[in-house]
Amino acid sequence: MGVRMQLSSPVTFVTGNSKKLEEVKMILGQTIPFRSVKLDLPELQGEPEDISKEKCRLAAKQINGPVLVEDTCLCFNALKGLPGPYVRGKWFLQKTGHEGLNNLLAAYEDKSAYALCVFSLALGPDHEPVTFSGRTEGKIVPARGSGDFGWDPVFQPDGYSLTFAEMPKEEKNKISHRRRALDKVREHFYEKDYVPPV
Ligand SMILES: O=P(O)(O)OP(=O)(O)OP(=O)(O)OC[C@H]1O[C@@H](n2cnc3c(O)ncnc32)[C@H](O)[C@@H]1O
Ligand SMILES: [Mg+2]
Repeated sequence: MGVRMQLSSPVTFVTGNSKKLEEVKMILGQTIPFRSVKLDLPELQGEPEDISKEKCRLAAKQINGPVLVEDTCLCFNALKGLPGPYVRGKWFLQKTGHEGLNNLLAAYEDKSAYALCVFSLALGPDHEPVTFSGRTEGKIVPARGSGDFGWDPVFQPDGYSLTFAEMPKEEKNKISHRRRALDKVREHFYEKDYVPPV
């Protein structure tokens, strides 16, 4: 453990998605103090980690302080990882709907998929972002459960008979891509001694 690094201000989680924010709050609890700002940053393209880092740099410039950003991909194995990062933003899912996501896989036997969550943290505009990824394996099924968060109704994690949308929030948050990525973020904060472990 090095010299204690003082954060210039609380970390700002930048997102335009209120359901994401809700989950991040539930998962982090009181462990990492953060505030949130609703900003719609551009949906960049490329490899998930590069996208996340670039988004983080943009956010750090705008906020001028420590920021955390997150991007989530939904990847179909039969389609070699597509739609992947293209599922981001408001448009893709709005156009395909849950049925469209299933239809994309209609020609394939293999319905397996994974959810990938990438967080990036930058301590300020002059700092290089660090990324943390979490992945949950599952399969794509016809929609079941409440439809209030993205593709949750069509994603059934391996080892479960419920879709993410049918699970109580606490269950999803125990095994989700977001939880796994946030465990690494938390670990990083403890390691760097930004915050003491609770
Ligand atoms: O401002 P940001 O944080 O980018 O929020 P966003 O809504 O644009 O989010 P993404 O760019 O990461 O796009 C991911 C898409 O997948 C959806 N999504 C993200 N996490 C999800 C989860 O855990 N379960 C279901 N859908 C999710 C989300 O609603 C979007 O349609
Ligand atoms: Mg987005």
